[in-house]
Amino acid sequence: MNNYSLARSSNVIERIPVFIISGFLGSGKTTLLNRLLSHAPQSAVIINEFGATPIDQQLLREHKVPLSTLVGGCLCCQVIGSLTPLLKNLRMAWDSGDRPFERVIIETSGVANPEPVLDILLRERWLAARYSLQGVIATVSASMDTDHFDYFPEAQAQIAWADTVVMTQTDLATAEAIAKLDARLSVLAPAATRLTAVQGELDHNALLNLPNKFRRLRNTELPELPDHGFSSITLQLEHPLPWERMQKTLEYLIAHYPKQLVRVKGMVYTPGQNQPLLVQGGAGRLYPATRLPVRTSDDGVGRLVIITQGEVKGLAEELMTQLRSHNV
Ligand SMILES: Nc1nc2c(ncn2[C@@H]2O[C@H](COP(=O)(O)OP(=O)(O)OP(=O)(O)O)[C@@H](O)[C@H]2O)c(=O)[nH]1
Repeated sequence: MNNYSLARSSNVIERIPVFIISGFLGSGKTTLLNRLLSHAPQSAVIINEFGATPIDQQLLREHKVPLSTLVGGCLCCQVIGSLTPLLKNLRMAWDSGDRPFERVIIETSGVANPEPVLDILLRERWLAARYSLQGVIATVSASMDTDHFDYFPEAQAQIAWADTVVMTQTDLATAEAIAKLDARLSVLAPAATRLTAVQGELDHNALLNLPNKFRRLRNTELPELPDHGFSSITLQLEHPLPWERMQKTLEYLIAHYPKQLVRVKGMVYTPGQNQPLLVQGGAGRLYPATRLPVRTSDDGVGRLVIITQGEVKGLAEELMTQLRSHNV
């Protein structure tokens, strides 16, 4: 009997905990992940960016964690096929190495519906035997009008699938806006644990050790979300441009196309400075740009990723025309 139990227990495969961080474009996923990795560096990270040019990894580059990037589409549709092989490779590295990480954290793109990712983790037998879905976290910006839930079904789905909702950017929001969002979240995710983070700071132990919740698998009779109506383009800036010009142009476009221009991010160069500037905008505002340290792999070409609801070309052309104009 004893031998039998021993033999059984030696066949038990240790499962690696997986956390998913979702949340709408610009809602603070990477900022949260960045802080989380300072507290929990033994993590392998997968980031998915809707735009074709990876920008988020610039923020995470100080962390020496295994980092994989899936770009140029959304993890819930265009690049979903890459997830299983990626997780299989990570698992094989984990098995053959000396347990090189303790968990996997997946940051989905800001327009992803997390459900297909959950579906893979829970239904794919090989993965389900080797990974355990530990937490589905969604960030939601308090500075964004709650209207965005009505415009973007993806934003609702992210909240609905989350077992922990982290309200971010509360320092940029009025008490009234926070109360309005709170009320909306009570309807969208009544059972979810609620946390608040400013610049990604919160009780990270609490976030990683929340009790595992019961999960429903997909009810295949439910209608799928409609195709994303988002487009993205990467603009290359071959020559350095004065920051003042870029700032005015971006502020102008963000203010004039609040519903259409949903996200701007990039790494750009300014005259006389080797250190690139990390540019971030969305939710109707341009965030303060920050200088990044110089890296040998930097090629001196600025790249701005813009994500629009609907067609992107017209707005990209307007942006380039204004950047080239010396009147701004
Ligand atoms: N003031 C303030 N800014 C924040 C906070 N959290 C994030 N930000 C800023 O918001 C901008 C967007 O944050 P990210 O973490 O890149 O958002 P994201 O959800 O990863 O963005 P995508 O991956 O493009 O969807 C950045 O400029 C952050 O510095 C916060 O709590 N307060």
